[in-house]
Amino acid sequence: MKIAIVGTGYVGLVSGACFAEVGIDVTCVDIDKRKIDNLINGTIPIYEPGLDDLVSRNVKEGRLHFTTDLKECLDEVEVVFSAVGTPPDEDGSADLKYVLDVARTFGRNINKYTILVTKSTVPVGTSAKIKAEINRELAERGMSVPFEVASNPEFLKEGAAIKDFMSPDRVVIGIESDRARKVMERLYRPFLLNNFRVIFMDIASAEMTKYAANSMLATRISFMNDIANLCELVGADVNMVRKGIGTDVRIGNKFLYAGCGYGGSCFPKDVKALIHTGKEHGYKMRIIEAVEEVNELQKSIVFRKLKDALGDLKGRRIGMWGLAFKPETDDMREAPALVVIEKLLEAGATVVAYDPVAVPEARRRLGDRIEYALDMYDTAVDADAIALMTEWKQFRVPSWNVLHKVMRGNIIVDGRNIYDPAELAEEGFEYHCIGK
Ligand SMILES: NC(=O)C1=CN([C@@H]2O[C@H](COP(=O)(O)OP(=O)(O)OC[C@H]3O[C@@H](n4cnc5c(N)ncnc54)[C@H](O)[C@@H]3O)[C@@H](O)[C@H]2O)C=CC1
Ligand SMILES: O=C(O)[C@H]1O[C@H](OP(=O)(O)OP(=O)(O)OC[C@H]2O[C@@H](n3ccc(=O)[nH]c3=O)[C@H](O)[C@@H]2O)[C@H](O)[C@@H](O)[C@@H]1O
Repeated sequence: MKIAIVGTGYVGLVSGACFAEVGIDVTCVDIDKRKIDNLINGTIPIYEPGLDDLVSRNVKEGRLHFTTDLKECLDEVEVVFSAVGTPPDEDGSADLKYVLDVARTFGRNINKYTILVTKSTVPVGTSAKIKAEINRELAERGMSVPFEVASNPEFLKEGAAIKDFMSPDRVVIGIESDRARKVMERLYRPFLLNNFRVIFMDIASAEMTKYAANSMLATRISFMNDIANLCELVGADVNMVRKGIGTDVRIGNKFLYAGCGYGGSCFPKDVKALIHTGKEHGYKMRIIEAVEEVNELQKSIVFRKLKDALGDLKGRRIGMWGLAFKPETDDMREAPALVVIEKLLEAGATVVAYDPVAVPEARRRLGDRIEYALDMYDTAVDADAIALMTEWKQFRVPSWNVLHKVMRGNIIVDGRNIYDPAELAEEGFEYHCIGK
C-alpha cells in the first residue's frame, strides 16, 4: 500500500516513519526545500526520541521517501494525509491557509480515486471547505475525478510521539463511505492488532473530538493550578490532593500535575480556536475561557515567587533550569519559561539558562538577551536563585553541595514540584514550589 503525507513536521514525519515501519510505502512531502534536502541527507529537523533511528531504518529499507512535490507520487498513492500546520490567526481562529493549499494541490493533480485525510487539527466545517477547494480545481481542469475526504485527528504527544503513534489509546476517524472506512482500517490495523480501537464517526464529530480532547486536558491542568493556588492560601498540599482525587477511577491520575502552566504548540492554540468557534456560532465557551485565563496567570507564577522571595529583582542573577515547554523536546512554543524570562529581564534581572536540548532554539528566539550555561551547575554560579521551569529527568537529583558552593543565594523556585520540601529545608535551601 502506498500513501503520501503532506507536511513533514512533528506529526507528518512521525506518522510517516511509523506507517513505513509497519510496511507501508510512504512519501513525505514538504514545501520547505531545506527540510526535505536535510531529510534526504539524513538530518532530522526536530528532536524527538527514537525518530532518528526510525527514519533512517525505513529510508534504508526503501519504504520512506521525501519530496517537495506531491504531484510526483500522486498517481501511485491511495491516500494522502495532510499534516500541515494550523497556527492561530490574530483573532484566535485556526489559520487554514496551509490546509487549503494542500487541498488545491490535491485537486489540481489527482487523476484517480484518492482519499485526502486531514490529520492537522482543524475546526468543524473544514472538511467541507477542503472539498469545495478540490471541486473548484477539478472544475477548472474540466475533469471529474472521484475523491473523498476524511478526518483523522492526531493525539500524539511531543517527546513520546513514536510510542503514542505505534500504540495509540484509540484512533478517531471521520469518514463518509464504506470504501474509505475499509482503506483506513487497513492502514491502522497493524497498530491495533490485538484490540482494534478505531472509532469511526462522521467528519464533524471527528474534528470536534480533537478540540474537545485537548481542551479537556487543558481544563484538568488549569483546574489543578487553581486548586494549587488555593492550597497555598489555606495550608493544604496540592500533591496530596492530586493523589487523593486521582485514585478515584472516575477522575483518573493523569494530567493532574499543578505547575507553572501549560505551553506547547497545541493546548494554547486549540483552546483559543475552540473559544473562537463558539463565538462564530454565538456561543460563549465559559469553561474554556476560564481555563485560558488561569493558564495565562499561572505562566508567570515562578516570576511572582522569585519576586516575593528576593524583593527587588534589579541586578539579581537567576539560574534557570529548563526552557522547553516540557521535557524530551526542544520545542519552546508558548513555553512558560519565555514569560518568566521576559518578566525577569523587564525587572532588571540577569537570566542564565540551561536546557538539555532547547538552547539552540532559545538562542534563535532570545539571542543574547539571556546567558546560556554549559550545564545545570554552571547556571548556578553566583546565582541568587534557581528557577526550575521544565522537569527534565537530569534535574531531579541535583548535588545540593555543589549548588551551595557556587550559588550566591539559597533560593530554589520549583515550577514543576519535583523536589521534596523537607529535603531542601534540611539541605539549607529556601524552597518554593506550587500549591504547598
Ligand atoms: N505537534 C504536535 O505534537 C501535534 C500537532 N497536531 C496538529 O498537527 C498539525 C501539524 O502540526 P506540527 O506537525 O506540529 O506542525 P509543524 O509546523 O511542525 O509542521 C508543518 C509542516 O508543514 C509544512 N507545510 C506547510 N504548508 C505546506 C504545503 N502546502 N505543502 C507541503 N508542506 C507544507 C511546513 O513546511 C512544515 O514543515 C497542526 O494542525 C497541529 O495542531 C496534532 C497532534 C500533535
Ligand atoms: O494536539 C497536540 O498537539 C497534542 O497536545 C498535547 O501534547 P503536547 O502539547 O505535546 O504535550 P503534553 O504532554 O500534553 O503537555 C502540554 C503542556 O501541559 C503541561 N502539563 C501536562 C500535564 C500536567 O499534568 N500538567 C501540566 O502542566 C506540560 O508541562 C506542557 O507544558 C496532548 O497531550 C496530545 O494528546 C495532543 O496530540
